[in-house]
Order: sequence, then C-alpha cells, then structure tokens
Amino acid sequence: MTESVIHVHPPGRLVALVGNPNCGKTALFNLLTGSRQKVANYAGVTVERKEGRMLLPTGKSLRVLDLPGTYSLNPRSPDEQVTCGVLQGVARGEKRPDIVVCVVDATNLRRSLRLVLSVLRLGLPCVIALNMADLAADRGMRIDPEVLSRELGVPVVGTVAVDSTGAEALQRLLSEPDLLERAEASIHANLPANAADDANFIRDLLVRMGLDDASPHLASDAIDRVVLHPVWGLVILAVTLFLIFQAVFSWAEAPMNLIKDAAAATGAWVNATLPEGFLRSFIVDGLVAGLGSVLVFLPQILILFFFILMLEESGYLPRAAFLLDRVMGTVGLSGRSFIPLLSSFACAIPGIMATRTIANARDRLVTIMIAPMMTCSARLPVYALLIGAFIPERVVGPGVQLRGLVLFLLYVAGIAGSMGVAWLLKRFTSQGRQVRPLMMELPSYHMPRVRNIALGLWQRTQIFLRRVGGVILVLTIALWVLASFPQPPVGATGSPIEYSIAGMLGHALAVVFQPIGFNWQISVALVPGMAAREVAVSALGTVYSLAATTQDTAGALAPIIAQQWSLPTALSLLAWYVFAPQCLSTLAAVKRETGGLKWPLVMAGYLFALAYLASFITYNVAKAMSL
Ligand SMILES: Nc1nc2c(ncn2[C@@H]2O[C@H](COP(=O)(O)OP(=O)(O)OP(=O)(O)O)[C@@H](O)[C@H]2O)c(=O)[nH]1
Ligand SMILES: [Mg+2]
Repeated sequence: MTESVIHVHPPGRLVALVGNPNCGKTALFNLLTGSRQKVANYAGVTVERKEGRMLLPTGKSLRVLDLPGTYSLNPRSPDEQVTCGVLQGVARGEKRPDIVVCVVDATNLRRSLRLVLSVLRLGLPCVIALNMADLAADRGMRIDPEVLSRELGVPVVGTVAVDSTGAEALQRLLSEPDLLERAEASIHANLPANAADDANFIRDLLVRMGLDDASPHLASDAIDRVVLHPVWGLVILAVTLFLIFQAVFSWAEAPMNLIKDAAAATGAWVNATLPEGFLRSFIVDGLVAGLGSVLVFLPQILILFFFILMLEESGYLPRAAFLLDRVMGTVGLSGRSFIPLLSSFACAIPGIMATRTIANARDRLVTIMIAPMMTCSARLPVYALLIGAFIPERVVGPGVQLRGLVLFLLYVAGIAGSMGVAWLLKRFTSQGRQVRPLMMELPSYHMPRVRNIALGLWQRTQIFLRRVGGVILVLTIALWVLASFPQPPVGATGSPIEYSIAGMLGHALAVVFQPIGFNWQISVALVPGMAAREVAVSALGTVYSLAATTQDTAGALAPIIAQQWSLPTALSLLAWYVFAPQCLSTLAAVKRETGGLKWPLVMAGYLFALAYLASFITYNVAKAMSL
C-alpha cells in the first residue's frame, strides 16, 4: 500500500528567513514576530524550523519561518537539511515559501552572497536584509543598499536585529502590497547561471562597491591571540569553569536562606492556623516541604545560567570548542561535539537537539549517547542538597570553598564518564579511529547585552517555576497520597508512612538498592525522580516530613538526612545521580532524534548499569575507608 501525505497549511503568505549561521536570523525573527526564540553568538543555535506571525498594518498577517543557518544548499548536517528541505518545498507539513528573506551578515558579504545566489537560482522571490549594519559601520565599511539592490536586482534593506527599531525597514518592505512582484522580478536578473561562476561574480561585485579589502575584526584577533593560545587558552578555560562552580555556591547563599526562611515560616503559619488533619498534613508535608525543598535551588540555577548565557553571548563558546578539539580527538570525537555537550549542562534535551549541527552520523550518535552524563541543571538541587548536608563549609585554599570544589568534581565525574564511554567506542569501532578535521566558524566577540541576559534568566525562571508548579507539584501530590494511604492499623507502633503504599514500595525496592547503600526512603524518592530529577528532592522532603514527629521539617531537609544517612550512602547517591538515566523526556528526545526505540533502550540500559556499578564501588570503598 502506498501512503500519501496531505498537507494542510494555515492561511497567509509564508516568509522564510534564510542565511549563514550566526548572521542574526533569529534576532530578526524575534523582532518581526514578537517571539522569544534563543539568540546567541555562535553558529548552530537554531536547529529546527520555528514559526511566528507578523501583523501587517493592513490587518492581515504573514507567517514567518526562522530556519537553521546554512552555508550552502548542499546540506551536510541534519540542521542544514531542515533549511534546504523548506526551500525546496519538500519539508513535511510545510509549503514552499512565497518569499525568502536572505539575511546577510554585512561584515562578511563575500560568504553571505554565495548563499543568496544559490537561493535566487532556485527561482524563489527574494529580498535581502543587510543585517549587522551597525557592526559594518563601526568597521568603516560603507555598504549602500541601493547599489547592492541594483547589482543583484532584488530589494535590499539595512537592518540591526539587536536594536528594537532595527527591523523597521524590513517590516515596511514586507508590508508593501507589490512586494511579490518586485521580488519576483529578481529571478530574471542578470546573475551567474552556474555556481562555478559565483566566486568571480561576487569578487567583481565587491570591487565595484569598494568593499573588496574589508578588514578583519582586529579587537577579536587580539583577544584570540591570548584566548586561543595552546597553553594559556586551556588555563583560562579551566579557571573560568572552576570560578563558575565556586560562584554557584558562594553567591547563592543569601537568596537561598531567604527562600528557606519563607518556606519554614509558611509551614509554621499553616501549622498554627489549620487544625490537625489531612488538609494540614497535605499543605505542610506535601506542598511546603515538597515544593519548598526544590524552590530553594532557584538562585543556584540562575547563577549557573547567568554564566552560561554570558559565555554564549560573548562568542567564547566556539573558542572553547576549538581549544578542546585535540582533547576530544583522543576519545574519537571532534570539537563539534563540544557545544551540544555544553548545552546539556542546562538540560540534555536541547543538547541532544544541538547534535543536529554535527555532519558525521557516527559522531552525532556518540554525542547523543553521552549527553545525559553532562550534569543538567535538574541535578543541581540533588547535588546541592547532599553537599549542603554532608560536606562541611570549609575554605580549602585561597578563595576555594570545599563545597564548590566537590560540586566541580561531580561535574568532572560526569565528563570523565562520558569521555570514557566515547573512548571505548573509539577503541571498538573502526569509524571511531578516523580523524575528522574541525571546520568551525569563530564569530567576533560581542559585548553581552544586558537585555538578552536578563531575558534569558527570566525565561529560565519561568521554566523552573513551571516545572515546580507542574510536573513537580503533580508528582509531589501523588507521592503524598501514596505515602499517606492506607492508614496504619489500630495499635500500630511504627511511623504511619511505613504502612502506606509508598512505604511498602520503598521497602521492596530497597532490596535491590541495599547493596549500594540506599535506604527505603531513598528508594521511594528515586521512582518519581524518573519523571523529573528534582522530584527526588521534593520526594525526600515529603517522605521525611511525614515520617517525622516534629513539626518543622519544611525547609530543613538537609539536617535530617545529615543525621540519618551515613556518609557512604550520601556519596553513593551522588555517584548514582552522576550516571543514572532518571529522565524520561531525555529518552523520548533520543527516540525522536534517532528515529527508533533501539538507541533510547541501549542508553537507558548502559546508564543504569554504569550508575549501579559506580554507586557500588563508591559505597564499598567509602565503607572500607570507614568514612
Ligand atoms: N551588533 C549586532 N549584533 C547582532 C545583530 N543581529 C544579531 N546580532 C547578534 O549576533 C548573534 C547571532 O544572532 P542569532 O539571531 O542567534 O543568529 P542566527 O542567524 O539565528 O544564528 P543560527 O541560529 O546559529 O544560524 C547574537 O549574539 C545576536 O545578539 C546586529 O544587527 N547587530
Ligand atoms: Mg537562529
């Protein structure tokens, strides 16, 4: 039987933004449509098609597509395939664009124009947005849009996508009633018919426009002489990363205490106001103890993201990839894998999506398989809770706190584990031993924009609060129910939770986890932690709050576990969290990106095995050392 796909498109003209990576397409898209898609200073930020609507003064609207950047129309990586598919009209569920906005980096016309010529040859109506006009002007490049428009036979407007007024000219152009006719005229213009003639055509064009000797960005080159130095560059990278982890602990203390006090006060107030009973237990033990114990970590997550955003915005990330290319080569990967892996520190899902920029299929798969070992921000609450409970607050060197150091080591453990797996795959697969040279664009450094950083942090806060109010809330309630019912029989002596479903489940699971030192409370908490890692913390909050006899467990989880767990147990749980695949949405993302169940199952299997092994070793070594 043959299948035929029926495409149903929303009404309205379709405008597609096309251009080289990092030329400002998404920044323009955000201005045109009022969206808030991710913008950052490296190639390969956008890896999928995003749609928005732009309202015209006539009241009608245009559909606008933001697409991944591409250097040519011969796609080499999955993200470039997305763009080429849309332009050729073969993308699933999307019609061919009615008009293409070729976004051109004004500081790099030579390369940008090659793509423009290819798009024009496709016969698509086209207009050009001469973006980064501000940077070009700063460097003394005088580009006259009129002249360029005459030369190419297409409408050209100068834009500055990071300035709120910067897209006005483009908006005006897209609102013109006869735009399509004007843009279509371009198809007949006198342009090279053959891609082989493009380079000569562009060279002549730039000479005619007086732009053939465009100077490189000198300030960036000067910084790069230090930052890309084979020795100093690596030292700078290591120090930067290390300082980030120190800051996560030392800067967060005051705001964390505020949230903790607020949670404790709320719990105390509810205790004093409501009569004893299920409602009070639900609010105090379920909501306040559960959610409060997760909310406390918002400051640390924001500090981590502040640094990640600064690195992304400044243009430093691709430099780090370049520096690490050699190191990555020893485990059979290239610097290309660096940015997807770094994105996984926020969350493995965007990291796995970002592997679309990797052209080599084998490298892409290996990167996907090791991405979950990078410490995502959802693991931070678990780490921070255990470190706060078991690692004393002590200064171990000039400006070095023990707690920040341990956190850093946990991140290193994840990285080391992933590199170990990549190395094994290199040893035992023939493809892994081939050397693939790194070709990567180094953008000029930009001063990070306060607005972008603030927006990024605000989005992170929203995501976190939505998680707390959504999946974490639901699971916390579910766990409270399971941990409260059935009620203990009359005359029972133990704590009521021991007789509940969760209590029984925990005791059953504890048989499996006993060899790695987990008690039944931990075993209970691991189950809802599969859906969202932080829930393990809120679940411990609820379980211990219900099991406690005193009233003030809300916000005071750390001292309780410090008292009840041994250090080997805590270390073993940390080791478990470094490796275990506790997140179902990550496995779903792997299924989507690899197109089947095989790889997510392999991933879950090997990560569980690795986690159990790591915890087993950690627990027994720690016990043998009688810690
Ligand atoms: N100064 C200046 N910076 C800009 C301009 N347009 C974009 N930027 C910056 O350039 C960087 C890249 O912007 P993006 O919008 O992410 O670029 P993109 O073309 O979507 O990149 P990919 O999705 O990776 O293909 C960001 O740091 C932006 O803030 C501009 O007109 N002037
Ligand atoms: Mg983009």
